[in-house]
Amino acid sequence: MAEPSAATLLEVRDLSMHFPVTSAGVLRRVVGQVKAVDGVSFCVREGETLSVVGESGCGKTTLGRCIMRIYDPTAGSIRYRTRNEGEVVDLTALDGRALRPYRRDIRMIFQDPYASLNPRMTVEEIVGEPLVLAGHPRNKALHRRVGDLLEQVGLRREYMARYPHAFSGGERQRIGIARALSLNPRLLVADEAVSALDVSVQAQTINLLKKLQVEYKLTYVFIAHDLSVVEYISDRVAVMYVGKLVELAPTRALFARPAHPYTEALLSAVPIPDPRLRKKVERIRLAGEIADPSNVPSGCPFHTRCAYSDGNRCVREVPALRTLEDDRQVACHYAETLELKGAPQVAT
Ligand SMILES: Nc1ncnc2c1ncn2[C@@H]1O[C@H](COP(=O)(O)OP(=O)(O)OP(=O)(O)O)[C@@H](O)[C@H]1O
Repeated sequence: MAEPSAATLLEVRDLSMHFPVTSAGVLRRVVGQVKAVDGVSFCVREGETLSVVGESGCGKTTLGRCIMRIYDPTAGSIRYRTRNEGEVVDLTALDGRALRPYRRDIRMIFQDPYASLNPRMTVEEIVGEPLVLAGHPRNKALHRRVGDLLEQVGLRREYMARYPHAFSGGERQRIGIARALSLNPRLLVADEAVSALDVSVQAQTINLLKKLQVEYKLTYVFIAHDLSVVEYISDRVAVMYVGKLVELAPTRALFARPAHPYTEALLSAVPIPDPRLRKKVERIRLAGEIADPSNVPSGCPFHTRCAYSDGNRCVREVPALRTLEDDRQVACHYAETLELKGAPQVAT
């Protein structure tokens, strides 16, 4: 097996996370599985923002939680290139103490800035906690470090003594970001990190994340459903459908010309608020509901909703994820022959 290249910080290989479905009643028997993530493979390159998109329930959060090792994946590996030159570890093979150094390197920013901060702790305790847990003494140096972190996320150091309730949603998210930065991480997994914020606050937070990415040489896995945000922030975009990766491509290429019919349908729904600015692009309405991850369709999981399904091979054969010329991977039997439309563009 080839080693991940020098530019690869994290390599996810054939990753699956299947949750058991149990029967009701006292004798809970396992009667099925929810295939929340199913055989997903991709690389995260150092310094990039890789976004993960897809409809609700397609497995984005589960994937993020597997990378964080909040979940123990059912199968597959997550290979991480450590700070030691050339060393690659499989995070899925590590536990407890052995995993600790990498927990510092890979941190998470959570969706809900209201629920993710302990209301009984001061900002100083919240931001300093990861350092204290890592063995940093509670001293003046810690106090200074927390103050510096707050300033780096655009908050005043005097705010340290306050409690979370004294802050707005955007400020709370900044406190969460300061906390995530406290251990000098290399990779941040941001799960819907700006979804709960007002549009103007979203923009400020995204710009902050971009600034911090440059300053700290950070790599982001950005889980999101808002494609306008994704287009703005990402270098590459991974599209998931019922637990599977169906397309991964550089952002501009993906938005201009999707290769998977599901990506085309997702992009056609990108809203452009002013109808006069919209070029006429047909909105593709997806027929039916997203497939059920506890009962994934045969063949291509998207065939039940796909306007291009041939009703034969697409129903029988699971398409492999193939690499195309333009640094793109796609899982569709007919990716090369379909003439798909990109996202609606603003008329000029
Ligand atoms: N702990 C769990 N036990 C059982 N099923 C789960 C668990 N966590 C997630 N699932 C199921 O796995 C599937 C994927 O869920 P996940 O939350 O990863 O999707 P998502 O794409 O992040 O959705 P959303 O955008 O709504 O957050 C869903 O069908 C969900 O119900």
